Amino acid sequence: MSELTLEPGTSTPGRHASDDVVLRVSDLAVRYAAGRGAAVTAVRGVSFDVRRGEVFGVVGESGSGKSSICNALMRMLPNSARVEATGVEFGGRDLLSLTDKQMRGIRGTEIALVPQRPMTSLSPTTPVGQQLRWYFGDSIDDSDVRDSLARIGLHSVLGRLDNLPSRFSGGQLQRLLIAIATLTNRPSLLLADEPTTTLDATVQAQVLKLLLGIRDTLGLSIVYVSHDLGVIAQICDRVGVMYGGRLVEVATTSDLFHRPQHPYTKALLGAMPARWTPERGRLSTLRGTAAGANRATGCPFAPRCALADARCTEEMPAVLGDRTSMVRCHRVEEAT
Ligand SMILES: Nc1ncnc2c1ncn2[C@@H]1O[C@H](COP(=O)(O)OP(=O)(O)OP(=O)(O)O)[C@@H](O)[C@H]1O
Repeated sequence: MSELTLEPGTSTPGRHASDDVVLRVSDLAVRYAAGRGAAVTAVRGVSFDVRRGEVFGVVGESGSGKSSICNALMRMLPNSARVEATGVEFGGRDLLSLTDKQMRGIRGTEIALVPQRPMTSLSPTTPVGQQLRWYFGDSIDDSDVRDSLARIGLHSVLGRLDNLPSRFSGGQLQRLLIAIATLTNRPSLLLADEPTTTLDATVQAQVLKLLLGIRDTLGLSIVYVSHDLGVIAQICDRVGVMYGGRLVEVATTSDLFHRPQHPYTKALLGAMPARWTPERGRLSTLRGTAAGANRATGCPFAPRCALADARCTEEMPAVLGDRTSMVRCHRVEEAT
């Protein structure tokens, strides 16, 4: 491992993406049984591929089903959840058909998860180094791993592994968790569910650079979940846009930003502060709310879409394109 030179910030997104498919998700659905609230179908009909070396983004507003997808892939959903799919293929196996024991052998080794809030993912009363050894074994003490961590600017953290988590910043812990999760086991897939949500902009940029540096060095694939299109633009090669539990558009990052097709994608882009200029006047906002978007009939976005007609509320649009690049919209010609 000593040949590793992680140089954050030097990657070119897409440079390593090949046609090899590492993860193929086909027709995924996640349903939560009624508990205190009503039953909810959080995800339905979701299909996408992730290629080797690719960062695939999943973007959408709160409640659109992003975390349910990640947790379904990791088989880490509560007992109230039911997952169905035509297939969730990873490394020649269907993840949904594996036994719990087989899945435990994949989690953390072949597929790693980056937590949303590093501080609350760790016990506050146990030194960080001890907790890392629980998860990753004694390999965190390998001199090669420590050399690599030092090279990516984590020397100061390495000298303090006997400290409690509260003595570190959220950014330091997040970078440490990402680096150790990827360097010790060399997973081929990393699931990152809003890993920079709790970090300020400069630390967020450091974490994104670290992820890209690791992707470039190890050639692993990343599924990156975020509600923030600005973050998605910085790190992803391709993006799937979720609305009401459905993927409504999949495109390369460049196409999504320059030639958005779905009215929801266009609305999201119009509401991005980073794209605002004084000439544009006020940032646009999306009318209405996403309440009730997870319904079974029609386009989930129809109640908020300025272009929607009767067909949109009655009939779910078919996929136009394929799983690598697609849109689901009856009015796509008017929208583009
Ligand atoms: N354990 C659960 N029991 C019941 N419903 C759930 C559960 N987890 C999620 N849901 C519901 O499933 C839908 C999708 O939630 P999910 O967390 O997957 O969305 P999300 O896009 O990741 O949102 P956020 O960005 O807020 O995390 C929501 O309506 C949510 O209330």
